[in-house]
Amino acid sequence: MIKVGVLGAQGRMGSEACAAVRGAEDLELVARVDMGDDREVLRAADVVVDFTHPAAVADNLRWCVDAGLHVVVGTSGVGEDLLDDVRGRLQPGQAVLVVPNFGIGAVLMMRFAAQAARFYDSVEVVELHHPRKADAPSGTATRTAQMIAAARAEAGLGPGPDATTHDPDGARGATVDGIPVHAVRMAGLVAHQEVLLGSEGETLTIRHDSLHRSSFMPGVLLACRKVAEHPGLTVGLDDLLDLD
Ligand SMILES: NC(=O)C1=CN([C@@H]2O[C@H](COP(=O)(O)OP(=O)(O)OC[C@H]3O[C@@H](n4cnc5c(N)ncnc54)[C@H](OP(=O)(O)O)[C@@H]3O)[C@@H](O)[C@H]2O)C=CC1
Ligand SMILES: O=C(O)C1=N[C@H](C(=O)O)C[C@H](O)C1
Repeated sequence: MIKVGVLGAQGRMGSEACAAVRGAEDLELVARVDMGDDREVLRAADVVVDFTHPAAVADNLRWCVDAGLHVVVGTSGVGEDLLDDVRGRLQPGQAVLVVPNFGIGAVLMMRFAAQAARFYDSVEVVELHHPRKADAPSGTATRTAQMIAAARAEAGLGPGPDATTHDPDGARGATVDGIPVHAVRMAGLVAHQEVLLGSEGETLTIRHDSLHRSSFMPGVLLACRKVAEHPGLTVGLDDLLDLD
């Protein structure tokens, strides 16, 4: 049995994750921690899963790493500085897995987008989420833009053509690693993303939709089961899915 603790256990994702862990025969839910609770109970776990808040994840992650626990981070907003800090704190054999999106389709969407990015002049990312989401752009959109930018840099490609010189209201959106990213927040949505690619005479749209948070649970359970087999710091679910 792998013992699992969940941070943010009463939240939308945390509660779904607790139910999924409880329903898995090889996993045991040993700790549920929410805002204001004592994190000490997490020491009973082999693996801690964090679904809290972008403003809380750094402190939680450092605490779990310093406690010698394996950690699966689902919370968005984990930047390069935090990743570097965590690398420096890890003990031999300890594993931290930071997963921008646990949905298998979202993992594939990011890979397909990076594959396609070197074949097109223009690439933009549009992420669409429920209106209670705390941060923008989403962790998924940020990761997608980073992967696209890396693929384009490797192919020697620069930014897409864009004649905009006057944009007082920021209608062209944010840029992440030079890739335009647009965020929509709308009642009725859960988690969705489109990657739009274009060249003269054609466009390609790669779209993924999470219609329910259950879509993330196979990935969460896989991460709990496999994280210990991937010591060090890993970003993304790709290595655990044996995609190559
Ligand atoms: N990787 C993935 O596939 C996915 C990632 N996410 C990410 O997961 C995170 C959580 O999303 P969601 O579940 O929708 O958010 P919710 O607001 O529904 O849940 C977050 C929970 O964490 C609690 N919390 C906040 N700070 C702390 C803390 N310091 N210690 C313990 N608990 C805390 C909140 O308590 P309170 O309400 O009292 O503040 C709340 O119960 C977001 O960053 C989101 O982007 C979401 C979906 C999929
Ligand atoms: O807050 C959400 O809902 C989601 N957050 C993650 C993100 O920021 O990318 C994953 C998914 O998009 C749902």
